[in-house]
Amino acid sequence: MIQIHDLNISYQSEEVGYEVLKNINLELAAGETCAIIGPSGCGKSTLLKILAGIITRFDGSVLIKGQPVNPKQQIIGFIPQNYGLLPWKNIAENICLGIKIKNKRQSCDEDKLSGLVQLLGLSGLEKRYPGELSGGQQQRVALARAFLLHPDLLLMDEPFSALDAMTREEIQNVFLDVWRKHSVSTILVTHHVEEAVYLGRKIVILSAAPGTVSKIIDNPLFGVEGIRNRQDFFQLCLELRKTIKEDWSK
Ligand SMILES: Nc1ncnc2c1ncn2[C@@H]1O[C@H](COP(=O)(O)OP(=O)(O)OP(=O)(O)O)[C@@H](O)[C@H]1O
Repeated sequence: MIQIHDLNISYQSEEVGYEVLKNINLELAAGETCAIIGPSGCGKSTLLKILAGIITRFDGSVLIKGQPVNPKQQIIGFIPQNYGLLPWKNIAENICLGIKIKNKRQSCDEDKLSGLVQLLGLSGLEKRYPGELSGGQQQRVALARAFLLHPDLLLMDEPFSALDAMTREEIQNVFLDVWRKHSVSTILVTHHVEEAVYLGRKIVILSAAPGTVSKIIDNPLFGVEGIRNRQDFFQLCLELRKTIKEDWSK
């Protein structure tokens, strides 16, 4: 369970302070997915960094499983926009990196590693380096690393934005397949309405800066088989687009 109550944060730049997130209240049940949509600069990445424990100075409370965010106590998987792979480590080493850091030099569970490699379609690529993979393959490696950790919370910052439309859909399906098996609480930031409707059990619309929660939608279409090609999917995307347009033009 993730609980965010009365979260406020300001940045200070050249002695001028400005609010970035204002009065954010949000709850996410264990194993739920939540998609966050908001205009550029409204504080989405800042929110993820707070949840990841990277930013620690803010007002309000942010709890993971009832405890304040603390990466030493909770397992938090964070996939940044550039996937965060180390170019000098091969794919198997990159996937195991998170678990090795977490468990302080313990080796990786080979069975779990090969299970995830297979599930994510990375078989045969283990010895290659990130620079030798396509964007979609690198994205899968980042997902494998995050899922191997069995995180209490998985955070993804515009995870599929660099992929072409077809690869994006394929990786979204791969994500859902792995998520179904591991049911990890996940928060993802996206600029794509379709992605939010496809991947978010909950959809949160943030206003322009300073970001406030404009709307939280309990997505009735999340997880429905073959939903991408159904009329009600297009309809919900259309409605969401209209809401966002009205909200962001305020
Ligand atoms: N370390 C920092 N110091 C000062 N200001 C910052 C810092 N990081 C981000 N900002 C500012 O805070 C605001 C929110 O940034 P953030 O990256 O969280 O937005 P975002 O919604 O993720 O944007 P985008 O969609 O463009 O990635 C922006 O105005 C940004 O310039």
